[in-house]
Amino acid sequence: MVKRTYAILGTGALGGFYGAKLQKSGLEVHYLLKSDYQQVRENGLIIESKDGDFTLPQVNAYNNVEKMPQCDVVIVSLKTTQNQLLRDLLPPIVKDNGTVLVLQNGLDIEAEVAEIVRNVSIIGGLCFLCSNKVAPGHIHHLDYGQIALGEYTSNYQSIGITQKMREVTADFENAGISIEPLEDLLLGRWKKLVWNIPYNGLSVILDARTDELMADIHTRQLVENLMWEVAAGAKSTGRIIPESFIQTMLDYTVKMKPYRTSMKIDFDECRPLEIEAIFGNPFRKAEAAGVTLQQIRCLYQQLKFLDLRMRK
Ligand SMILES: NC(=O)C1=CN([C@@H]2O[C@H](COP(=O)(O)OP(=O)(O)OC[C@H]3O[C@@H](n4cnc5c(N)ncnc54)[C@H](OP(=O)(O)O)[C@@H]3O)[C@@H](O)[C@H]2O)C=CC1
Ligand SMILES: CC(C)(CO)C(=O)C(=O)O
Repeated sequence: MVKRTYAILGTGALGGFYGAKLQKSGLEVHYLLKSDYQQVRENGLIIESKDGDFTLPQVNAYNNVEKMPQCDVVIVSLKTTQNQLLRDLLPPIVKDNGTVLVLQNGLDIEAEVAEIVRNVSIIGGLCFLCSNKVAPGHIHHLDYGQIALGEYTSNYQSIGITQKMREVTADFENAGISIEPLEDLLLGRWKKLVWNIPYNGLSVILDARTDELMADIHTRQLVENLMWEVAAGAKSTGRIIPESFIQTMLDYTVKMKPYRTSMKIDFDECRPLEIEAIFGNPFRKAEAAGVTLQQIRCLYQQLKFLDLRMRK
């Protein structure tokens, strides 16, 4: 059986973790890095994980896509705030008839990728992962790790489980990563936003962890109202999020270890926030379908203010 080759575009908390797991399972993986390049080229990757720590002393590290080989599957794992770079980064490294696997949070990113590369399959993956980069080349995997993935088609029409999805699923399963194929990527993306929109947004605006947001009756109500508004956004694009799913997300978060969301970590570290992909694209998509997501737009406006002030 021919083994697929993988490229990791952005070797941080998520890309470093999944890339290392794939490499450990025996696949050839090529990593694009920026500030960690020298360290990782010389010393490899350290993965500290709740499922077992491991190190990869030698990895294929690059600081320039032009030096990377073309790969069967390219994993997009930059922050979405860097996606303007994809126009230059993606075309040189994805094989003709290859696959781009977008593992970022947010909505409509696959549509942006489809504008950049032709004759490739684009798959979106929703990652239920709690991972942080704690030092150059050093990833701390705290919890979870499962992925749900679906293939993108023009306008997010649902196309069921494709051959490319089966191939990626097999590689990830073989690497010990739990992965679930989805019939409908757009529904999957909206469902992930049921979590990301309230918790990422409120954690920054209210300076709070998930457990604090759930312990207070007022903020818990705010979270729930926002979840319902995400469901209204999904409905505006023809996707139904069942009431039981919202309850499941609330219960899931109550049971979670107290968690500082990825957006809160970015804010505390003065890094740009993924506001457009997680908040802007959803309310604009709903607005284009004639539905106003008032509370989400309100979060968006506050986050834009905070992001700009932080960067000043
Ligand atoms: N971390 C998690 O647990 C989860 C993350 N996600 C999503 O995954 C995506 C990635 O997040 P995460 O891994 O946490 O982010 P990180 O910031 O940890 O990783 C992004 C990496 O991209 C690198 N990078 C940035 N610009 C370039 C460039 N020009 N060339 C090469 N490398 C570059 C950064 O390097 P440098 O540090 O040098 O800038 C960094 O290591 C986001 O969309 C996030 O929302 C989704 C679910 C869970
Ligand atoms: C849902 C969660 C916590 C893990 O996937 C996440 O996406 C985040 O922190 O941004």
